[in-house]
Amino acid sequence: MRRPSPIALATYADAAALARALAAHVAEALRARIARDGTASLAVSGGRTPVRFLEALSGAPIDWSRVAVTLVDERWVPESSERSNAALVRRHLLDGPAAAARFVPLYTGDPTPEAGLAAAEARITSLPAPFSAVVLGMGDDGHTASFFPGAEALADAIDPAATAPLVAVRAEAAGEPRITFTLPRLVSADTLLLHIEGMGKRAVLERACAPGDVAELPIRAVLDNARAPLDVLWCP
Ligand SMILES: O=C(O)[C@H](O)[C@@H](O)[C@H](O)[C@H](O)COP(=O)(O)O
Repeated sequence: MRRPSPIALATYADAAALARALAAHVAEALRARIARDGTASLAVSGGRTPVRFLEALSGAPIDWSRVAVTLVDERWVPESSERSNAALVRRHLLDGPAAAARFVPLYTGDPTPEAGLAAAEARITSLPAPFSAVVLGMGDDGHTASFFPGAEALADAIDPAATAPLVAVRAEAAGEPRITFTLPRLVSADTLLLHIEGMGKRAVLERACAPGDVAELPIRAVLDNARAPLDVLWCP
């Protein structure tokens, strides 16, 4: 059953203000978890939108040596590729104070994500679970993480009962093959946030908030399975 509104939307004047607010939310979640458990974990998205946020977060006063950072999903390319989400994180987050964090990349160097899956799964067992904070993005086609409409493995990736932490994904819209955390690993985070910018994505999210086929707009899987209305940070 859908909640009356599956989102809680916070609107910011511009991308810079949004990035600062998002960084503050995430920093708070990491500090709270460190205070409780001594360690914390963060999964961030790739793509173009997160750059300002990652840079704002990189200077946050946190004991970064206690934080493990990974990606919500990764394109199956080496870090030398412009398409690498790991390269994005190294460049924009793991710089300054945040360089003390332990980064756990998902790309293993194997020829395909299917071949690298077991090694990637072995790596991520070292991450404090559940994630302290997960920051999702969303594409204009309603995908989030690598939950692409039409992806071969979409049903496995968005299965609320999935026990596998990671799935290899192939979809036409994805470009290269990818690897993604499965839905339960993402929605179980202490703090779950969606970062979107622009009128186009806002309109897609509004469509997704109306009931409909999850496979058409896979962000619906998150809206339907988040423990509380999904916190969305948006600017025009
Ligand atoms: O690797 C990726 O592409 C992502 O993790 C993906 O899910 C992303 O968040 C959206 O595609 C939005 O991407 P943009 O910010 O580039 O629009």
